[in-house]
Amino acid sequence: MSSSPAAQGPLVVGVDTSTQSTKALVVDAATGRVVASGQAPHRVSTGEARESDPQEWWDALCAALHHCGPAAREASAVSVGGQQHGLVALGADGTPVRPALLWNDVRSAPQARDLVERLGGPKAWADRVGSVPGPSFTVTKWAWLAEHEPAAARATTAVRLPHDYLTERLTGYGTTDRGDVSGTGWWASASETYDEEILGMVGLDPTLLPRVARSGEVVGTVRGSGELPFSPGTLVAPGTGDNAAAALGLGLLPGTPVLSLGTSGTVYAVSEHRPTDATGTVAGFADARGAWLPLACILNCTLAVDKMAALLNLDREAVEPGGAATLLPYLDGERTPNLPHASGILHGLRHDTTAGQLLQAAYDGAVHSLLGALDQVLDADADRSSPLLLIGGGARGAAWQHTVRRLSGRPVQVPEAKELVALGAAAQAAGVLTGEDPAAIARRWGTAEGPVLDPVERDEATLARISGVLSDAAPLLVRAPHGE
Ligand SMILES: Nc1ncnc2c1ncn2[C@@H]1O[C@H](COP(=O)(O)OP(=O)(O)O)[C@@H](O)[C@H]1O
Ligand SMILES: O=C(CO)[C@@H](O)[C@H](O)COP(=O)(O)O
Repeated sequence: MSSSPAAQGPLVVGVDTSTQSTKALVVDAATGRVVASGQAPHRVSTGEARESDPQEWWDALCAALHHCGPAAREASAVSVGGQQHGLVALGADGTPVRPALLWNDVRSAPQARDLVERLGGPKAWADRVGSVPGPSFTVTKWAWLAEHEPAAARATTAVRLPHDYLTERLTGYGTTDRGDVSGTGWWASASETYDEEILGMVGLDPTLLPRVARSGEVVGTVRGSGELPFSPGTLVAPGTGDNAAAALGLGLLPGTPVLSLGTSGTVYAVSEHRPTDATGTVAGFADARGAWLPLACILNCTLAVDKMAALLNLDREAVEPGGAATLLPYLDGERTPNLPHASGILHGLRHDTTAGQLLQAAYDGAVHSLLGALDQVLDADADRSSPLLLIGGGARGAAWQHTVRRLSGRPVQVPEAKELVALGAAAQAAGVLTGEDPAAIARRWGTAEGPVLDPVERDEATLARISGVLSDAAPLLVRAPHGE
Protein backbone atom coordinates (compact mmCIF):
# COMPACT_ATOMS: atom_id res chain seq x y z
CA MET A 1 0.00 0.00 0.00
CA SER A 2 1.45 3.40 -0.93
CA SER A 3 1.22 6.31 1.49
CA SER A 4 1.21 9.94 0.36
CA PRO A 5 4.43 11.90 1.01
CA ALA A 6 4.63 14.07 4.13
CA ALA A 7 3.71 17.72 3.65
CA GLN A 8 6.66 20.09 3.14
CA GLY A 9 4.95 23.12 4.62
CA PRO A 10 2.06 23.98 6.88
CA LEU A 11 -1.36 22.74 5.79
CA VAL A 12 -4.12 25.18 4.81
CA VAL A 13 -7.78 24.67 3.95
CA GLY A 14 -9.51 26.29 0.97
CA VAL A 15 -13.31 26.18 0.71
CA ASP A 16 -15.55 26.74 -2.32
CA THR A 17 -19.17 27.21 -1.29
CA SER A 18 -20.87 27.40 -4.68
CA THR A 19 -24.47 27.17 -5.80
CA GLN A 20 -24.77 23.39 -5.86
CA SER A 21 -22.24 22.20 -3.31
CA THR A 22 -19.45 23.02 -0.89
CA LYS A 23 -15.98 21.67 -1.55
CA ALA A 24 -13.02 21.73 0.83
CA LEU A 25 -9.35 21.05 0.06
CA VAL A 26 -6.52 20.54 2.51
CA VAL A 27 -3.42 21.84 0.73
CA ASP A 28 0.32 21.75 1.45
CA ALA A 29 1.15 25.48 1.53
CA ALA A 30 4.72 24.83 0.35
CA THR A 31 3.87 22.91 -2.82
CA GLY A 32 0.15 23.29 -3.53
CA ARG A 33 -0.34 19.52 -3.30
CA VAL A 34 -3.89 18.59 -2.38
CA VAL A 35 -3.55 16.36 0.67
CA ALA A 36 -7.27 15.68 1.21
CA SER A 37 -10.61 16.81 -0.18
CA GLY A 38 -14.30 16.63 0.61
CA GLN A 39 -17.57 17.74 -0.92
CA ALA A 40 -21.21 17.93 0.18
CA PRO A 41 -24.27 19.19 -1.73
CA HIS A 42 -26.85 21.79 -0.80
CA ARG A 43 -30.32 22.34 -2.15
CA VAL A 44 -31.58 25.23 -4.28
CA SER A 45 -35.31 25.83 -4.59
CA THR A 46 -36.93 25.31 -7.99
CA GLY A 47 -39.71 27.25 -9.67
CA GLU A 48 -39.56 31.02 -9.81
CA ALA A 49 -37.38 31.48 -6.75
CA ARG A 50 -33.74 30.47 -6.36
CA GLU A 51 -33.17 30.23 -2.64
CA SER A 52 -31.02 28.16 -0.27
CA ASP A 53 -30.99 27.77 3.49
CA PRO A 54 -27.63 29.13 4.76
CA GLN A 55 -27.70 26.50 7.52
CA GLU A 56 -27.30 23.91 4.72
CA TRP A 57 -24.10 25.68 3.60
CA TRP A 58 -22.77 25.38 7.15
CA ASP A 59 -23.78 21.72 7.39
CA ALA A 60 -22.17 21.07 3.98
CA LEU A 61 -18.99 22.84 5.11
CA CYS A 62 -18.82 20.66 8.23
CA ALA A 63 -19.49 17.51 6.15
CA ALA A 64 -16.91 18.43 3.48
CA LEU A 65 -14.28 19.08 6.16
CA HIS A 66 -15.05 15.79 7.91
CA HIS A 67 -14.60 14.01 4.55
CA CYS A 68 -11.06 15.45 4.53
CA GLY A 69 -10.21 13.26 7.53
CA PRO A 70 -7.49 14.07 10.10
CA ALA A 71 -5.60 16.41 7.75
CA ALA A 72 -8.10 19.24 8.39
CA ARG A 73 -7.20 19.18 12.09
CA GLU A 74 -3.56 19.91 11.20
CA ALA A 75 -4.44 23.00 9.14
CA SER A 76 -2.96 26.32 10.28
CA ALA A 77 -5.29 28.59 8.27
CA VAL A 78 -8.58 28.47 6.36
CA SER A 79 -10.35 30.69 3.84
CA VAL A 80 -13.79 30.57 2.18
CA GLY A 81 -14.59 31.45 -1.44
CA GLY A 82 -18.31 31.60 -2.16
CA GLN A 83 -21.02 32.15 -4.75
CA GLN A 84 -21.37 35.92 -5.22
CA HIS A 85 -24.26 38.33 -4.61
CA GLY A 86 -26.56 36.14 -2.45
CA LEU A 87 -28.56 38.05 0.16
CA VAL A 88 -28.26 36.51 3.62
CA ALA A 89 -30.51 38.39 6.08
CA LEU A 90 -29.80 37.56 9.72
CA GLY A 91 -32.01 38.33 12.72
CA ALA A 92 -31.10 39.35 16.26
CA ASP A 93 -30.30 35.73 17.24
CA GLY A 94 -27.80 35.45 14.34
CA THR A 95 -29.93 33.01 12.33
CA PRO A 96 -31.40 33.77 8.88
CA VAL A 97 -34.81 35.47 8.92
CA ARG A 98 -35.60 33.64 5.66
CA PRO A 99 -33.70 31.55 3.07
CA ALA A 100 -30.95 33.36 1.13
CA LEU A 101 -31.89 34.90 -2.23
CA LEU A 102 -29.27 33.62 -4.70
CA TRP A 103 -27.44 35.30 -7.60
CA ASN A 104 -29.64 33.49 -10.17
CA ASP A 105 -32.98 34.54 -8.66
CA VAL A 106 -34.35 37.08 -11.15
CA ARG A 107 -37.44 38.20 -9.23
CA SER A 108 -35.80 41.55 -8.44
CA ALA A 109 -35.68 42.61 -12.12
CA PRO A 110 -38.33 45.36 -11.59
CA GLN A 111 -36.40 46.70 -8.57
CA ALA A 112 -33.19 46.69 -10.65
CA ARG A 113 -34.82 48.77 -13.39
CA ASP A 114 -36.21 51.19 -10.81
CA LEU A 115 -32.89 51.60 -9.00
CA VAL A 116 -30.99 52.24 -12.22
CA GLU A 117 -33.41 55.02 -13.08
CA ARG A 118 -33.46 56.57 -9.59
CA LEU A 119 -29.68 57.06 -9.43
CA GLY A 120 -29.63 58.77 -12.83
CA GLY A 121 -29.29 55.92 -15.33
CA PRO A 122 -26.74 53.25 -16.27
CA LYS A 123 -23.80 55.63 -16.63
CA ALA A 124 -24.29 57.07 -13.14
CA TRP A 125 -24.13 53.52 -11.70
CA ALA A 126 -21.16 52.48 -13.83
CA ASP A 127 -19.17 55.59 -12.89
CA ARG A 128 -19.88 55.21 -9.20
CA VAL A 129 -20.25 51.48 -8.50
CA GLY A 130 -18.46 50.09 -11.56
CA SER A 131 -21.54 48.05 -12.53
CA VAL A 132 -25.09 48.62 -13.69
CA PRO A 133 -27.03 46.44 -11.24
CA GLY A 134 -29.22 43.70 -12.67
CA PRO A 135 -31.31 41.30 -10.61
CA SER A 136 -28.23 39.29 -9.58
CA PHE A 137 -26.90 42.18 -7.51
CA THR A 138 -27.56 42.13 -3.75
CA VAL A 139 -28.89 45.70 -3.69
CA THR A 140 -31.82 44.75 -5.94
CA LYS A 141 -32.55 41.70 -3.77
CA TRP A 142 -32.69 43.84 -0.65
CA ALA A 143 -35.07 46.24 -2.48
CA TRP A 144 -37.22 43.22 -3.45
CA LEU A 145 -37.26 41.96 0.16
CA ALA A 146 -38.19 45.39 1.54
CA GLU A 147 -41.08 45.60 -0.94
CA HIS A 148 -42.39 42.01 -0.80
CA GLU A 149 -41.52 40.91 2.72
CA PRO A 150 -41.26 44.09 4.81
CA ALA A 151 -41.54 42.17 8.08
CA ALA A 152 -38.45 40.10 7.14
CA ALA A 153 -36.56 43.27 6.19
CA ARG A 154 -37.53 44.89 9.49
CA ALA A 155 -36.41 41.81 11.45
CA THR A 156 -32.98 41.89 9.79
CA THR A 157 -30.12 43.04 12.01
CA ALA A 158 -27.22 41.94 9.79
CA VAL A 159 -26.83 41.54 6.00
CA ARG A 160 -24.20 39.17 4.68
CA LEU A 161 -22.99 37.51 1.47
CA PRO A 162 -22.66 33.70 1.43
CA HIS A 163 -18.91 33.71 2.11
CA ASP A 164 -19.34 36.37 4.82
CA TYR A 165 -21.94 34.19 6.52
CA LEU A 166 -19.63 31.17 6.72
CA THR A 167 -16.60 33.25 7.68
CA GLU A 168 -18.60 34.82 10.51
CA ARG A 169 -19.71 31.40 11.72
CA LEU A 170 -16.04 30.41 11.81
CA THR A 171 -14.76 33.51 13.64
CA GLY A 172 -17.70 35.22 15.32
CA TYR A 173 -16.89 38.50 13.49
CA GLY A 174 -18.86 40.08 10.66
CA THR A 175 -16.39 40.67 7.84
CA THR A 176 -16.40 40.69 4.07
CA ASP A 177 -13.72 41.47 1.48
CA ARG A 178 -13.15 43.83 -1.43
CA GLY A 179 -13.79 41.18 -4.12
CA ASP A 180 -17.16 39.96 -2.87
CA VAL A 181 -18.48 43.33 -1.65
CA SER A 182 -17.96 44.71 -5.16
CA GLY A 183 -20.86 42.51 -6.30
CA THR A 184 -23.39 44.01 -3.89
CA GLY A 185 -24.20 47.25 -5.74
CA TRP A 186 -23.81 49.25 -2.52
CA TRP A 187 -20.01 49.45 -2.58
CA ALA A 188 -18.70 52.40 -4.59
CA SER A 189 -15.71 51.13 -6.55
CA ALA A 190 -14.67 54.73 -7.27
CA SER A 191 -14.12 55.46 -3.54
CA GLU A 192 -13.84 51.86 -2.26
CA THR A 193 -16.39 52.56 0.48
CA TYR A 194 -20.01 51.71 1.20
CA ASP A 195 -22.22 54.13 -0.74
CA GLU A 196 -24.54 55.69 1.82
CA GLU A 197 -26.77 57.35 -0.79
CA ILE A 198 -27.49 54.02 -2.48
CA LEU A 199 -28.03 52.35 0.91
CA GLY A 200 -30.43 55.19 1.75
CA MET A 201 -32.32 54.60 -1.52
CA VAL A 202 -33.07 51.01 -0.47
CA GLY A 203 -33.52 51.78 3.23
CA LEU A 204 -30.59 49.67 4.41
CA ASP A 205 -28.80 50.87 7.54
CA PRO A 206 -25.00 50.72 6.88
CA THR A 207 -24.42 49.45 10.43
CA LEU A 208 -26.03 46.15 9.34
CA LEU A 209 -23.15 45.55 6.91
CA PRO A 210 -19.88 43.72 7.63
CA ARG A 211 -16.50 45.37 7.86
CA VAL A 212 -14.48 45.13 4.63
CA ALA A 213 -11.24 43.35 5.57
CA ARG A 214 -7.90 44.19 3.94
CA SER A 215 -6.24 41.69 1.63
CA GLY A 216 -3.78 39.61 3.65
CA GLU A 217 -5.53 40.36 6.94
CA VAL A 218 -6.25 37.68 9.54
CA VAL A 219 -9.97 38.23 10.27
CA GLY A 220 -10.06 35.92 13.28
CA THR A 221 -9.43 32.39 14.49
CA VAL A 222 -11.79 29.42 14.34
CA ARG A 223 -14.15 29.41 17.28
CA GLY A 224 -14.27 26.16 19.21
CA SER A 225 -17.78 24.97 18.37
CA GLY A 226 -16.81 21.31 18.29
CA GLU A 227 -18.67 20.89 14.96
CA LEU A 228 -15.56 21.45 12.86
CA PRO A 229 -12.40 19.34 12.74
CA PHE A 230 -10.11 22.35 13.24
CA SER A 231 -7.56 22.85 15.99
CA PRO A 232 -7.85 25.87 18.32
CA GLY A 233 -6.08 28.92 16.91
CA THR A 234 -6.56 28.05 13.23
CA LEU A 235 -6.30 31.42 11.43
CA VAL A 236 -9.10 32.64 9.17
CA ALA A 237 -8.31 34.67 6.01
CA PRO A 238 -10.84 37.15 4.57
CA GLY A 239 -12.19 34.83 1.84
CA THR A 240 -13.82 36.30 -1.26
CA GLY A 241 -16.33 35.71 -4.07
CA ASP A 242 -15.88 32.53 -6.07
CA ASN A 243 -14.71 34.19 -9.30
CA ALA A 244 -12.19 36.35 -7.43
CA ALA A 245 -11.05 33.21 -5.59
CA ALA A 246 -10.54 31.34 -8.88
CA ALA A 247 -8.51 34.33 -10.17
CA LEU A 248 -6.26 33.90 -7.12
CA GLY A 249 -6.21 30.14 -7.63
CA LEU A 250 -4.96 30.55 -11.19
CA GLY A 251 -2.35 33.13 -10.12
CA LEU A 252 -3.94 35.24 -12.84
CA LEU A 253 -1.87 38.04 -14.37
CA PRO A 254 -3.61 41.05 -15.97
CA GLY A 255 -5.00 40.45 -19.45
CA THR A 256 -5.25 36.63 -19.41
CA PRO A 257 -8.88 35.67 -20.13
CA VAL A 258 -10.68 33.01 -18.12
CA LEU A 259 -13.84 31.21 -19.15
CA SER A 260 -15.53 29.35 -16.30
CA LEU A 261 -18.20 26.74 -16.99
CA GLY A 262 -20.14 25.88 -13.84
CA THR A 263 -23.65 26.52 -12.58
CA SER A 264 -22.95 30.03 -13.86
CA GLY A 265 -20.82 30.65 -16.92
CA THR A 266 -18.38 33.53 -16.50
CA VAL A 267 -15.72 35.22 -18.56
CA TYR A 268 -13.25 37.56 -16.88
CA ALA A 269 -9.70 38.88 -16.62
CA VAL A 270 -7.69 40.74 -14.02
CA SER A 271 -7.22 44.40 -14.97
CA GLU A 272 -5.27 47.31 -13.52
CA HIS A 273 -8.05 49.67 -14.63
CA ARG A 274 -11.35 50.15 -12.77
CA PRO A 275 -14.15 48.97 -15.10
CA THR A 276 -17.09 51.30 -15.79
CA ASP A 277 -19.19 49.62 -18.50
CA ALA A 278 -22.43 51.59 -18.84
CA THR A 279 -23.94 48.96 -21.18
CA GLY A 280 -24.19 46.68 -18.12
CA THR A 281 -22.65 43.67 -19.89
CA VAL A 282 -19.46 43.82 -17.83
CA ALA A 283 -19.69 43.85 -14.05
CA GLY A 284 -16.92 46.02 -12.61
CA PHE A 285 -15.86 43.74 -9.78
CA ALA A 286 -12.77 44.26 -7.66
CA ASP A 287 -10.38 41.37 -7.29
CA ALA A 288 -9.33 40.08 -3.86
CA ARG A 289 -5.97 41.93 -3.93
CA GLY A 290 -5.91 45.51 -5.16
CA ALA A 291 -6.78 45.21 -8.84
CA TRP A 292 -10.06 44.74 -10.75
CA LEU A 293 -11.98 41.83 -12.19
CA PRO A 294 -14.22 42.87 -15.11
CA LEU A 295 -16.59 39.94 -15.61
CA ALA A 296 -19.63 38.89 -17.62
CA CYS A 297 -21.91 36.12 -16.36
CA ILE A 298 -24.58 33.91 -17.87
CA LEU A 299 -27.28 32.26 -15.75
CA ASN A 300 -27.69 29.25 -18.04
CA CYS A 301 -24.56 27.20 -18.45
CA THR A 302 -23.89 23.58 -17.44
CA LEU A 303 -27.32 23.02 -15.87
CA ALA A 304 -29.13 24.16 -19.04
CA VAL A 305 -27.01 21.90 -21.24
CA ASP A 306 -27.46 18.97 -18.83
CA LYS A 307 -31.23 19.61 -18.83
CA MET A 308 -31.30 19.46 -22.65
CA ALA A 309 -29.28 16.23 -22.59
CA ALA A 310 -31.75 14.76 -20.09
CA LEU A 311 -34.78 15.85 -22.14
CA LEU A 312 -33.22 14.31 -25.25
CA ASN A 313 -32.21 11.22 -23.29
CA LEU A 314 -28.60 11.69 -24.37
CA ASP A 315 -25.25 11.58 -22.61
CA ARG A 316 -23.92 15.15 -22.32
CA GLU A 317 -21.09 14.27 -24.74
CA ALA A 318 -23.41 12.88 -27.46
CA VAL A 319 -23.32 16.00 -29.65
CA GLU A 320 -23.46 15.88 -33.45
CA PRO A 321 -22.34 18.54 -35.95
CA GLY A 322 -24.48 20.01 -38.71
CA GLY A 323 -28.05 21.18 -39.09
CA ALA A 324 -29.33 24.71 -38.63
CA ALA A 325 -31.02 24.48 -35.24
CA THR A 326 -30.46 27.40 -32.89
CA LEU A 327 -31.18 27.10 -29.19
CA LEU A 328 -31.20 30.08 -26.86
CA PRO A 329 -30.91 28.11 -23.58
CA TYR A 330 -32.43 30.78 -21.30
CA LEU A 331 -34.22 28.32 -19.02
CA ASP A 332 -33.68 30.54 -15.96
CA GLY A 333 -34.16 33.90 -17.70
CA GLU A 334 -30.79 35.39 -18.68
CA ARG A 335 -28.30 37.95 -17.44
CA THR A 336 -26.02 38.21 -20.53
CA PRO A 337 -27.83 39.35 -22.60
CA ASN A 338 -29.96 41.12 -19.99
CA LEU A 339 -33.25 39.23 -20.45
CA PRO A 340 -34.42 38.29 -16.93
CA HIS A 341 -37.92 37.25 -18.07
CA ALA A 342 -36.80 35.20 -21.10
CA SER A 343 -37.33 31.47 -21.51
CA GLY A 344 -35.57 29.02 -23.84
CA ILE A 345 -36.19 29.33 -27.57
CA LEU A 346 -35.58 26.76 -30.31
CA HIS A 347 -35.49 27.75 -33.99
CA GLY A 348 -34.53 26.01 -37.23
CA LEU A 349 -35.98 22.52 -36.65
CA ARG A 350 -36.23 20.27 -39.75
CA HIS A 351 -37.19 16.61 -40.29
CA ASP A 352 -33.52 15.71 -40.55
CA THR A 353 -32.46 17.56 -37.35
CA THR A 354 -30.94 15.02 -34.96
CA ALA A 355 -31.10 14.95 -31.16
CA GLY A 356 -27.30 15.30 -31.07
CA GLN A 357 -27.53 18.49 -33.14
CA LEU A 358 -30.09 19.92 -30.72
CA LEU A 359 -27.75 19.19 -27.84
CA GLN A 360 -24.87 20.87 -29.69
CA ALA A 361 -27.14 23.89 -30.23
CA ALA A 362 -27.56 24.19 -26.44
CA TYR A 363 -23.76 24.29 -25.95
CA ASP A 364 -23.47 26.79 -28.81
CA GLY A 365 -26.14 29.08 -27.33
CA ALA A 366 -24.39 29.28 -23.95
CA VAL A 367 -20.87 29.75 -25.36
CA HIS A 368 -22.08 32.38 -27.88
CA SER A 369 -23.21 34.63 -24.99
CA LEU A 370 -19.93 34.25 -23.09
CA LEU A 371 -17.71 34.86 -26.09
CA GLY A 372 -19.87 37.81 -27.17
CA ALA A 373 -18.90 39.50 -23.90
CA LEU A 374 -15.20 38.57 -24.04
CA ASP A 375 -14.02 41.59 -26.03
CA GLN A 376 -15.80 43.93 -23.63
CA VAL A 377 -14.24 42.19 -20.62
CA LEU A 378 -10.69 42.52 -21.94
CA ASP A 379 -9.09 45.92 -21.57
CA ALA A 380 -6.80 47.61 -24.09
CA ASP A 381 -3.70 46.01 -22.50
CA ALA A 382 -4.94 42.41 -22.95
CA ASP A 383 -3.35 40.02 -25.42
CA ARG A 384 -6.25 38.98 -27.66
CA SER A 385 -4.52 35.88 -29.02
CA SER A 386 -3.38 34.22 -25.77
CA PRO A 387 -5.08 30.95 -24.77
CA LEU A 388 -8.40 31.11 -22.97
CA LEU A 389 -8.10 29.42 -19.58
CA LEU A 390 -11.04 27.03 -19.32
CA ILE A 391 -12.13 26.13 -15.76
CA GLY A 392 -15.18 24.93 -13.77
CA GLY A 393 -16.90 21.54 -13.87
CA GLY A 394 -17.75 21.89 -17.57
CA ALA A 395 -14.09 22.35 -18.54
CA ARG A 396 -13.69 18.58 -18.04
CA GLY A 397 -16.14 17.88 -20.87
CA ALA A 398 -14.91 17.29 -24.43
CA ALA A 399 -18.06 18.83 -25.93
CA TRP A 400 -17.61 22.02 -23.89
CA GLN A 401 -13.92 22.20 -24.83
CA HIS A 402 -14.59 21.73 -28.51
CA THR A 403 -17.48 24.22 -28.55
CA VAL A 404 -15.31 26.91 -26.96
CA ARG A 405 -12.49 26.26 -29.45
CA ARG A 406 -14.87 26.24 -32.44
CA LEU A 407 -16.71 29.43 -31.51
CA SER A 408 -13.68 31.40 -30.24
CA GLY A 409 -11.06 30.39 -32.79
CA ARG A 410 -8.53 30.71 -29.94
CA PRO A 411 -6.24 28.23 -28.26
CA VAL A 412 -7.72 26.88 -25.04
CA GLN A 413 -5.75 25.87 -21.95
CA VAL A 414 -7.38 23.46 -19.48
CA PRO A 415 -5.61 23.54 -16.11
CA GLU A 416 -5.05 20.09 -14.60
CA ALA A 417 -6.06 21.47 -11.19
CA LYS A 418 -9.78 20.93 -10.78
CA GLU A 419 -11.01 23.05 -7.90
CA LEU A 420 -9.60 26.48 -8.66
CA VAL A 421 -11.96 28.39 -6.37
CA ALA A 422 -10.99 26.23 -3.38
CA LEU A 423 -7.31 26.41 -4.42
CA GLY A 424 -7.57 30.22 -4.57
CA ALA A 425 -9.05 30.24 -1.08
CA ALA A 426 -6.21 27.93 0.04
CA ALA A 427 -3.65 30.30 -1.51
CA GLN A 428 -5.27 33.16 0.41
CA ALA A 429 -5.04 31.11 3.61
CA ALA A 430 -1.37 30.38 2.85
CA GLY A 431 -0.84 34.11 2.28
CA VAL A 432 -1.93 35.02 5.80
CA LEU A 433 0.70 32.58 7.12
CA THR A 434 3.60 33.77 4.96
CA GLY A 435 2.68 37.37 4.11
CA GLU A 436 2.98 36.57 0.38
CA ASP A 437 0.60 37.62 -2.41
CA PRO A 438 -1.85 34.68 -2.82
CA ALA A 439 -1.69 34.91 -6.63
CA ALA A 440 2.12 34.60 -6.47
CA ILE A 441 1.70 31.55 -4.21
CA ALA A 442 -0.67 29.94 -6.76
CA ARG A 443 1.82 30.64 -9.58
CA ARG A 444 4.49 28.90 -7.52
CA TRP A 445 2.09 25.98 -7.05
CA GLY A 446 1.66 25.81 -10.86
CA THR A 447 -2.13 25.58 -10.62
CA ALA A 448 -2.80 26.95 -14.13
CA GLU A 449 -0.63 24.34 -15.81
CA GLY A 450 -2.38 22.04 -18.23
CA PRO A 451 -2.58 21.08 -21.89
CA VAL A 452 -3.07 23.82 -24.49
CA LEU A 453 -5.53 22.78 -27.19
CA ASP A 454 -4.70 24.26 -30.59
CA PRO A 455 -7.06 26.79 -32.13
CA VAL A 456 -9.50 25.67 -34.82
CA GLU A 457 -11.08 27.89 -37.45
CA ARG A 458 -13.80 30.06 -35.93
CA ASP A 459 -17.31 28.96 -36.89
CA GLU A 460 -18.53 32.40 -37.99
CA ALA A 461 -21.68 30.98 -39.64
CA THR A 462 -22.99 29.56 -36.35
CA LEU A 463 -22.16 32.73 -34.44
CA ALA A 464 -23.99 34.85 -37.03
CA ARG A 465 -26.98 32.50 -37.04
CA ILE A 466 -27.34 32.69 -33.24
CA SER A 467 -26.98 36.49 -33.26
CA GLY A 468 -29.69 36.65 -35.95
CA VAL A 469 -32.15 34.51 -33.98
CA LEU A 470 -31.41 36.50 -30.83
CA SER A 471 -32.28 39.74 -32.52
CA ASP A 472 -35.34 38.38 -34.40
CA ALA A 473 -36.71 36.79 -31.21
CA ALA A 474 -36.41 40.02 -29.19
CA PRO A 475 -40.17 40.51 -28.62
CA LEU A 476 -40.48 36.96 -27.24
CA LEU A 477 -37.41 37.26 -25.04
CA VAL A 478 -38.46 40.34 -23.07
CA ARG A 479 -41.40 38.59 -21.44
CA ALA A 480 -42.22 35.35 -19.67
CA PRO A 481 -43.98 32.64 -21.71
CA HIS A 482 -47.76 32.89 -22.09
CA GLY A 483 -49.51 31.24 -19.18
CA GLU A 484 -46.78 31.88 -16.58
N1 LIG B 1 -16.79 15.57 -16.78
C1 LIG B 1 -17.65 16.55 -17.00
N2 LIG B 1 -17.96 16.93 -18.25
C2 LIG B 1 -18.81 17.95 -18.49
N3 LIG B 1 -19.43 18.64 -17.52
C3 LIG B 1 -19.18 18.31 -16.25
C4 LIG B 1 -18.28 17.27 -15.91
N4 LIG B 1 -18.22 17.18 -14.58
C5 LIG B 1 -19.06 18.13 -14.10
N5 LIG B 1 -19.64 18.81 -15.10
C6 LIG B 1 -20.60 19.92 -15.01
O1 LIG B 1 -20.11 20.83 -14.07
C7 LIG B 1 -21.18 21.39 -13.32
C8 LIG B 1 -20.68 21.75 -11.96
O2 LIG B 1 -19.63 22.66 -12.13
P1 LIG B 1 -18.97 23.36 -10.88
O3 LIG B 1 -17.95 24.32 -11.43
O4 LIG B 1 -18.48 22.31 -9.94
O5 LIG B 1 -20.25 24.05 -10.27
P2 LIG B 1 -20.42 25.26 -9.30
O6 LIG B 1 -20.62 26.44 -10.19
O7 LIG B 1 -21.65 24.96 -8.50
O8 LIG B 1 -19.16 25.32 -8.49
C9 LIG B 1 -22.27 20.36 -13.32
O9 LIG B 1 -23.52 21.03 -13.43
C10 LIG B 1 -21.96 19.48 -14.54
O10 LIG B 1 -22.86 19.80 -15.58
O1 LIG C 1 -23.15 35.67 -10.12
C1 LIG C 1 -22.06 35.23 -10.42
C2 LIG C 1 -20.96 36.12 -10.83
O2 LIG C 1 -21.34 37.46 -10.91
C3 LIG C 1 -21.83 33.74 -10.33
O3 LIG C 1 -20.62 33.37 -10.95
C4 LIG C 1 -21.93 33.27 -8.90
O4 LIG C 1 -20.77 33.67 -8.20
C5 LIG C 1 -22.23 31.78 -8.81
O5 LIG C 1 -21.15 30.97 -9.05
P1 LIG C 1 -21.13 29.38 -9.26
O6 LIG C 1 -21.98 28.76 -8.24
O7 LIG C 1 -21.54 29.11 -10.66
O8 LIG C 1 -19.68 29.04 -9.06
